[in-house]
Amino acid sequence: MNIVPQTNQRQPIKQSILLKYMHYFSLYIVISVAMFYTISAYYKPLKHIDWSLVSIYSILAFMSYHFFVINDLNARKMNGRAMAIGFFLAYIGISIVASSFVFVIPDQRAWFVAGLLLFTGYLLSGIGLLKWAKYHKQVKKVMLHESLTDELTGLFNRRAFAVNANRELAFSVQSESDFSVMMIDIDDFKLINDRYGHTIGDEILVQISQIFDKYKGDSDSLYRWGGEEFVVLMPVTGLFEANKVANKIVSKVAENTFIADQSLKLNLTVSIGVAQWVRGESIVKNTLDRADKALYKAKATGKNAVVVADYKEDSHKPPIAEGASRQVSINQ
Ligand SMILES: Nc1nc2c(ncn2[C@@H]2O[C@H](COP(=O)(O)OP(=O)(O)OP(=O)(O)O)[C@@H](O)[C@H]2O)c(=O)[nH]1
Repeated sequence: MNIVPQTNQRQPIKQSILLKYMHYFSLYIVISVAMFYTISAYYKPLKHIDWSLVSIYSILAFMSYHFFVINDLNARKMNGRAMAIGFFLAYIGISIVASSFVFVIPDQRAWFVAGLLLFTGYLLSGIGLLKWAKYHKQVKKVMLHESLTDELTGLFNRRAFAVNANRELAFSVQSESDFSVMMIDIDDFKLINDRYGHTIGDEILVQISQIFDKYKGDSDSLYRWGGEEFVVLMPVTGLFEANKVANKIVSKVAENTFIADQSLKLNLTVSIGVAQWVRGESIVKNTLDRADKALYKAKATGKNAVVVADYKEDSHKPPIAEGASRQVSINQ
């Protein structure tokens, strides 16, 4: 058994964040002390200091500084420092307000300067907030895209299938049109991996998925079902049309020469099972299962072929859908 030595990679990351926090905290102490001494050099302390007000505003100032730290640490990720600068200015502004409860500052100068700083600070924070919302939206979009696509081929994955299948079906039911599914499997793909290696196999998977994508119908959606198996959802498509598309894909793959690793030429074939959805059945449990059985037939009868599932043959339920009468069995 290959035992990989455990390395503790989290420790340095934690340490570096702690170090950064220490730097920010030291800066906070330096600025606060410097402000206190500068103000105390110019103004006398009040006779009666309201420490509760001083405490409240000092806490508010510290909170603003804390938000500055958080935003400054994330500034690069968010592609902007506006929010961080905004909170920093607010921290200075609130600190000045706190000082006005300790020192005699004439002409409401402290309030004016503090107000100006707070106004500018919150304006900048507002701009930063908009940027942050935009960044967040982008991140969510990327995450959603990544969670719904297959890393290798870039096609939709099974999760996307679960999301799309019922929506597509609902549309077909609403528009009283047919709905078919196609299950594609590459023939003897194991041989490619065994003979030429997994990397070549991967290259082939990418190239072949491009052929499927090119020759599927415009309204169809293509999914990598797993390994060398693919599924196509075909809304507004009856068996006749689905069979035509499937045969086109089979012949286009067969006549294509795949070039892997720049010069290795390979020829491949695929087998396809096609089934039409019938009212009342579940796409995954029934329609796809019938397509899978049809695919199995295509494999068992020599591969490089399309087999269309006959509803009556594979199910005990009577067909209700309008298009059911057009369903045919093609045994090759
Ligand atoms: N390179 C590569 N190979 C994969 C991937 N996923 C599955 N496979 C391979 O696909 C092959 C599937 O083999 P089988 O299920 O025996 O099917 P087959 O050789 O195509 O045989 P038939 O289906 O009967 O035509 C296995 O060798 C898997 O390792 C992948 O992402 N990349």
